[in-house]
Amino acid sequence: MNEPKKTSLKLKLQEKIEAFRPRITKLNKEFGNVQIDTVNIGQAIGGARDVRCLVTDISYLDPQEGIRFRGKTIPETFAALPKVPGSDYPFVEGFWYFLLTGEVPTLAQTLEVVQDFRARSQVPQYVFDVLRAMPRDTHPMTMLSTAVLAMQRESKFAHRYAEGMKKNDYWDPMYEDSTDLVARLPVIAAYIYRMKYKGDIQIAPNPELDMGGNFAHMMGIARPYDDVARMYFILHSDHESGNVSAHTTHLVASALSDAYYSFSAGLNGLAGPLHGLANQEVLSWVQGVMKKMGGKLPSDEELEKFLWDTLNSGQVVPGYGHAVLRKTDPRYTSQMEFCQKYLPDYPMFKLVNAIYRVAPKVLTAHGKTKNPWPNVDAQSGVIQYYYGLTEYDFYTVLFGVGRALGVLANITWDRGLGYAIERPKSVTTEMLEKWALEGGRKPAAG
Ligand SMILES: CC(=O)SCCNC(=O)CCNC(=O)[C@H](O)C(C)(C)COP(=O)(O)OP(=O)(O)OC[C@H]1O[C@@H](n2cnc3c(N)ncnc32)[C@H](O)[C@@H]1OP(=O)(O)O
Ligand SMILES: O=C([O-])CC(=O)C(=O)O
Repeated sequence: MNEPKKTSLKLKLQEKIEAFRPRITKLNKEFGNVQIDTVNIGQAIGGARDVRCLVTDISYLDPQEGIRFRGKTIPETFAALPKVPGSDYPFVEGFWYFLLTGEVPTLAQTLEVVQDFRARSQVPQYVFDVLRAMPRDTHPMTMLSTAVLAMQRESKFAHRYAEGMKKNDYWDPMYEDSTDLVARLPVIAAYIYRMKYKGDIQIAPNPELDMGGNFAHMMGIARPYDDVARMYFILHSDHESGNVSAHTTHLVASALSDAYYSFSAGLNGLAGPLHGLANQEVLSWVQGVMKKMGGKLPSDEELEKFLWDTLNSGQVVPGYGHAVLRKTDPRYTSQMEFCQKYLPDYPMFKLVNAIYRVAPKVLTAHGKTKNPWPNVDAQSGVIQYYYGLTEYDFYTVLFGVGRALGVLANITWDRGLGYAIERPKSVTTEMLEKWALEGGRKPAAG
């Protein structure tokens, strides 16, 4: 296998990883016994909610404020990164540099990543053949995950591991695989889209364009969809480490499975309706309301009734609630601002705004959810629909392309810092019942 070129991003990443390693070694060796959390029965049964037992420096989610990427809020991130000429949004490639290194790249460093992605973006023909062999009505997330898994034979990490690589070198081929994947995912996603929904008429990539611009081009959607793609991929990239897609990717990679195995698994988690698939569910819900109203916008009272009908039939209101957030998701706000600028009078946007007025009150009165406010998924589909991407079962694929940036940056760092195989301890229900009666687990009790 050819030795890959050392870009300034890769050199910077190497420098950062090497400088960071002693911090992890010191924490582990000298302070490994310092307690940072406790676990109760509710958390063991309830999805480990709020248990602080994962580490990542790529992003952090504050329940009130929302996400920060490498310490920057969403508006700060958009403002700091080099913008694509003639566009309101930054290069996704610069954002990849930023997530990996924690440093805002210069335009020259960004353009080097743009070149690097182009050089890596060739998808092997057998991946398309695999996709073509699947029934056309297969869910596009199944197709995306399958395509990623099929490509595993390309893994440089697996190849180097089989040759007998040293632990300190693991990050290097993990970075290579991750970058290959990020560069190829837009091509695969657009291929799936056009194969499934656009009569299988494919649009060849344009090597002159950046990742967002090229994605819009391959999808066959005119400007400003290129900016929508840039915004969407950046906003959906990362949400610290505990969400299902990030955690799954991290968990699988902790067995030293390569980026293809790990990310394919992460995508399967993203495809669940309580996680990434909620954006598809939101659109389906909104469309259902519009259909029942015969295309007319509902009054707030009518909307309130629709919401109660959903809750009373035992379903969740998609796009609302969150496992960590306790306020409106800033990713929702960011997309709302985009809509206010580009599609203020679009009826579906007005309906989504009306839901924002009514749903928090209804969910609060319903009294179950800890967070009655909207998450990212409540707003994202409207923008896609407006620009002609009406096939909403495809929306989670877009989420997946964006999510790759965060989770693959994470597993590259996981290998750089030598994180261990993840293996929490499980207990039996009988043990929980015994400890419940005893008022807690006695340390010697197993
Ligand atoms: C990108 C993302 O993944 S963002 C999330 C996307 N998912 C959705 O939008 C789906 C709708 N929302 C939900 O189902 C939830 O809010 C989740 C899955 C996001 C978070 O789940 P949790 O952390 O368990 O939420 P929480 O602690 O508030 O749940 C308590 C109760 O409120 C219910 N609840 C939470 N959100 C909602 C909602 N939007 N509509 C109705 N009920 C809800 C839960 O189902 C749970 O009910 P239960 O006690 O009968 O099991
Ligand atoms: O943080 C979570 O659990 C879910 C979420 O919003 C994401 O992964 O983007």
